Amino acid sequence: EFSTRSFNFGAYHRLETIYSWMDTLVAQYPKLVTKQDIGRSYENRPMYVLKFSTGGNKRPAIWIDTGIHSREWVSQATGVWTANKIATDYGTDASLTSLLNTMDIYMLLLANPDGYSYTHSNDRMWRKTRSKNPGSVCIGVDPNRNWDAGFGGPGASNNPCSESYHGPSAHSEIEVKNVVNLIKSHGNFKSFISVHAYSQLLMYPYGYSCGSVPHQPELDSVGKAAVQKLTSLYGTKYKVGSICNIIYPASGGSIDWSYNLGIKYSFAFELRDTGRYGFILPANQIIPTATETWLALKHIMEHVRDH
Ligand SMILES: NS(=O)(=O)N[C@@H](Cc1ccccc1)C(=O)O
Ligand SMILES: [Zn+2]
Repeated sequence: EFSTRSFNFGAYHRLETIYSWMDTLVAQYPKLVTKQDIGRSYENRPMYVLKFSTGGNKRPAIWIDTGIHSREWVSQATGVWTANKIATDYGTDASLTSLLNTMDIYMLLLANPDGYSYTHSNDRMWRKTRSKNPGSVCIGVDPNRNWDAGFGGPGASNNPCSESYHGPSAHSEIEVKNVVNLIKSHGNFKSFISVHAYSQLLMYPYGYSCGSVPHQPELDSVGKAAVQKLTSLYGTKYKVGSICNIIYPASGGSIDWSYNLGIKYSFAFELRDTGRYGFILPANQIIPTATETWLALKHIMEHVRDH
C-alpha cells in the first residue's frame, strides 16, 4: 500500500509494514534490488535479505544486518532508511555508484523477526530470540552470543533466564544459522557490519578476548575516520575500539565469527543515544541517526571498495 515516496522513515513500524515496504522497494528498483528469503525464524517467520547488485556473479560483497537485538528499534529503522538511501542514490552519488558497479550489498533488516514482533505485541524490552529452552520456563537465546566464536566464553551466560544466554550450542538459533549458511555459501564477503543500539560506539573484534586482532591498526584507523565523518554532521560523539576494550567482554558475537572466517572489515555499530532514552529513542531521532550513520557506513564501504 506504500510507494517508497509515501513511507514514513521517521517512524517505527511493525514487521508486516516493513516487509510490505521491502516489496515496494524491489518493485520500484527491479534492476538493483532483489529480495531473498534466507530461511525461517523459530516461529516460522521469513527472514528476507535485500540484495543490491548491478550484475556479475558472486561479486565481492558487503553484509549489513540490523535488529539482531529486537528492542533496539533505531537499528531496524536505520536499516530501512539506509536501504532506501542506497536504492535512491545509486546513479547519482558517484562514490556509491562506483561501489555498486563492482560490489554487492546485502542487508538483513530484521535479523530477529520473532523478537521484533514480540516487542510490539508483548514486551517492548525483549532482546533475545523466542526459542523454547528445554528444562526452563525462560524463553530465548541472545543471538549475539550464539555465534561460533569463543562460544560460551566470557561475557555470555549459561543461564537460559539471562539476557545474554548463549544457547545450548553455537549456531543453535535458526536465525543465526540462516545467516551463517548464506555467508558461507556465498564465500566472497569482504565486510560484515552489525548494527545495534545504544551507546554511540563503532567497534571491531574481538569481544571474546581483549587482545588485538591482526588487522587492529587498520580497523582502528578506518573506524576513527568513519566516526569523524559521522560526527561532522550533527556533532554526535562516538568512541572507536574493540568490543572487549570499549565496552565489555562478549563471547559468541557475530562480528568475531565473521572476522575469524576471514571477513577482515567486520564492525559493529552502537547507535544513539548514550542513555538518556536508551532503547526507547524518540522517533524524531530516527532520520538524524540514520543520516549521520550513513556517512560512517559510506566511509567503511569506500575503504572496502578501494582495498
Ligand atoms: N546492543 S547491546 O547493548 O546488546 N551491546 C552489544 C555489544 C556487542 C556488539 C557486537 C558484538 C558483541 C557485543 C551486546 O551484544 O552486548
Ligand atoms: Zn544489541
